[in-house]
Amino acid sequence: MNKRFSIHPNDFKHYTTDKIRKEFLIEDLFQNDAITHTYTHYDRLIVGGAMPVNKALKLETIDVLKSTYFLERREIGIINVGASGSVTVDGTQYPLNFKEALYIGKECKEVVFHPSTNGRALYYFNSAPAHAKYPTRKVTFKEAETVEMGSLETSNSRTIRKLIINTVVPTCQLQMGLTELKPGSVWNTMPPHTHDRRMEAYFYFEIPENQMVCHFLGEPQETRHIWMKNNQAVLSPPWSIHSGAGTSNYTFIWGMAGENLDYSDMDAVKTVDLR
Ligand SMILES: O=C(O)C(=O)C[C@H](O)C(=O)CO
Ligand SMILES: [Zn+2]
Repeated sequence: MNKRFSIHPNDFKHYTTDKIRKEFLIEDLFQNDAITHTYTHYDRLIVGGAMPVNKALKLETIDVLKSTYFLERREIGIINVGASGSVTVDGTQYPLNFKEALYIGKECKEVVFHPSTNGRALYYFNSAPAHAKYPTRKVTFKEAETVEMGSLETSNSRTIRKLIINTVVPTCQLQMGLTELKPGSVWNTMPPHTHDRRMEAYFYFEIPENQMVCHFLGEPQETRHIWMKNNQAVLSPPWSIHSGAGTSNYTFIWGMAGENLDYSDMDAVKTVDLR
């Protein structure tokens, strides 16, 4: 379990490359037969990965939660970014194909990640504190709220699939979805935005071998960057933009927690105002 603390934007201005990476980048999410957790003080979101290879993995509570089981006071959203697998929730099995999502509500006692029978299942998850119990539900692409954004002319043509969002599935504060860039498009979330009411985590995948994504963060007039590899995540404080440009097209999962559930509640930044 890793822990990440909240940072004042004025302090962030003085960070070196190493320190920016140490505080915001999550590198080794997937480890053989293990579940990894990064507990952040930004809205207490947990960013994690489960990679069952030879055995099923039970989601155990972690010391920092001081709870008897993981979801005692939390909700979780899981998206499979690997081969077809399944997750069992209190004895009910939910098959999860590539890019399918599962929302699990507060007070579900036993969550088990199962290995795939035809490859390697990789379960990426975000978990946030919850104060009400909502039903567990699988969400497929068909059920997602889908929006086309950007254009090829501005190299940002992409499909946003809102999977775990309140118009699709009721949640306490978690929102998660997946954005796919079209071939030839490399920019995500450009023009960028901030949302002081929510933090966000981005998980980049489907980055082809030998390609990278340059993720931009910081206040709009004081930006920095992190070079990211496939299957890595990055934290975005509420005061920060979160945008990226790849050396090819790619896909990413966004996940948010905080004050409200209004996806569109963004403070837009004009591209020409960035520094
Ligand atoms: O491509 C995009 O633009 C996004 O996917 C934006 C994220 O959904 C986001 O940052 C939501 O706040
Ligand atoms: Zn955002």
